[in-house]
Amino acid sequence: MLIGKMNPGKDGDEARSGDALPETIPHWPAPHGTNALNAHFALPGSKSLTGRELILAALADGPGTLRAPLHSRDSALMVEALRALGTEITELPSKNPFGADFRVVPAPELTGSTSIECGLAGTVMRFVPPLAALALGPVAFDGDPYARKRPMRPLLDALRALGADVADEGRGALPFTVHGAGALHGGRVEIDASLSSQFVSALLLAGPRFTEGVHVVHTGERLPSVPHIEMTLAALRARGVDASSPAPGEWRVAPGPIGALDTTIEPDLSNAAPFLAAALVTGGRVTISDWPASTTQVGDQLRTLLPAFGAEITVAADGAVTAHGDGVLRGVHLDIPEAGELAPTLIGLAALAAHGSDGTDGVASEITGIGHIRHHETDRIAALVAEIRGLGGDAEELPDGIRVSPAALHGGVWQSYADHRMATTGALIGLRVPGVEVEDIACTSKTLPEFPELWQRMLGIGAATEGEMIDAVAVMGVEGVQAASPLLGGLGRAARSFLEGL
Ligand SMILES: O=C(O)C1=C[C@@H](OP(=O)(O)O)[C@@H](O)[C@H](O)C1
Ligand SMILES: C=C(OP(=O)(O)O)C(=O)O
Repeated sequence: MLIGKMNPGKDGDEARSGDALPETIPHWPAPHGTNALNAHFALPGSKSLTGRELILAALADGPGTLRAPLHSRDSALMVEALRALGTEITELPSKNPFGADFRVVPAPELTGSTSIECGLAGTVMRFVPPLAALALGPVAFDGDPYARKRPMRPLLDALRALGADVADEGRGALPFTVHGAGALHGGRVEIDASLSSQFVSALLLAGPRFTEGVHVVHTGERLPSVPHIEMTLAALRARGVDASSPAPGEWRVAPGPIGALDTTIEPDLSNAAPFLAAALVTGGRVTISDWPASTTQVGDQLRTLLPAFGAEITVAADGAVTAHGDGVLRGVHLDIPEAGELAPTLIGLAALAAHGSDGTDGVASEITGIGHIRHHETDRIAALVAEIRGLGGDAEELPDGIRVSPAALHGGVWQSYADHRMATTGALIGLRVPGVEVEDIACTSKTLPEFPELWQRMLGIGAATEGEMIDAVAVMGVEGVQAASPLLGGLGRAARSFLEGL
């Protein structure tokens, strides 16, 4: 089941090693690739767009459809949260190989007297409480052990300032209860969003339904992940809402209806990061199809960030994006407050640049502007430093980033901290360094349950490609392919969904 506590993660700030959980699930031996890659495939829908469109569809003035949404633990938690508030969400058959479409019928009035499981999903724990304030009755929120450490206080205080009744016993974190009164006054509110842009997005997404709309003013010195706030504004405008940013660090959403929409979710470009990075690591090429021509996703910045490590990026006429590498990774100095979500992959590349390659000395890198990623699924700066050091590397924490100095890496266990991007970074490092074992690869289900299957497919191991499935179905029919699946090495999740979608 996707939405349960698949792995409670480490309930502590301390990173690494001797204090790992009792091991019940074998580690995942990261495939080691010595051949240059030549892979081409599609990725499932964006976590951030799926979450926003589900929220807006639940608040809309009529039923709507999300095509090609993400199906993962985070999106399942969002669906269940909105259902708990009275939204009707049904799955529609789809040609999308990664799963069903969603039909969303908004509740006439949001219902309270319920509880919401947030898992480790920042988007659920931040985006849903404003809706709970619009519901009638208490709504209790809780999540995974590490989720209780993720900051919530600025958002809960802002909701109180806008008229909501929130009980958190002074914790400023999960668990808390929003006592919904059926409406929220709204208006101007100041908030320090330096720990997470999601506080701002949360207020803006529900803002049209506040009596006075909302005018959010950021008071902190830094503001991370600005493209995610721009994504929120764009999603609101696409539904006819008057949403703007009159000045840097200030946003206004007018009260009014949120238009119903049939919308298609773009592929998750942040999840493209480890795959495109794999082209650089092996000295090959990896192509991701259906890359949107224009997008608000921060993952689009991979097209400019990966060249700093030595990649060449090409865009085909049909939009597919290819990363080409020569196997020699360059050191980087990057300041990327807007792209913290991409940092684990980029730091993985920096660790491999510091490791060097066949006769080439390693080179140093520094990645800064990402202090807020200490508040993601785990303290990612501490965790990355600990795991790189655990494999023999030389990494150190900076106040708002990480420095990696030349040192050769060796095999060993790479801990994931229940963090999908830690797990995929371990896989990336294992591609070049033999003997890396990733603890808890299953935590990639947070945003990409297909990760192990897609990674293996990229390397030419295991599950059938979509093209192979189409050929096999043409010759043998759906039932024939299902019957023969043991001979095909079993059907992976994507292949099974592909057959179900026929
Ligand atoms: O709004 C969103 O969908 C997100 C915003 C960002 O959060 P932070 O601002 O906390 O970095 C990003 O890192 C996260 O993965 C998704
Ligand atoms: C920070 C992330 O997730 P969340 O939405 O839980 O904040 C992430 O996916 O990198």
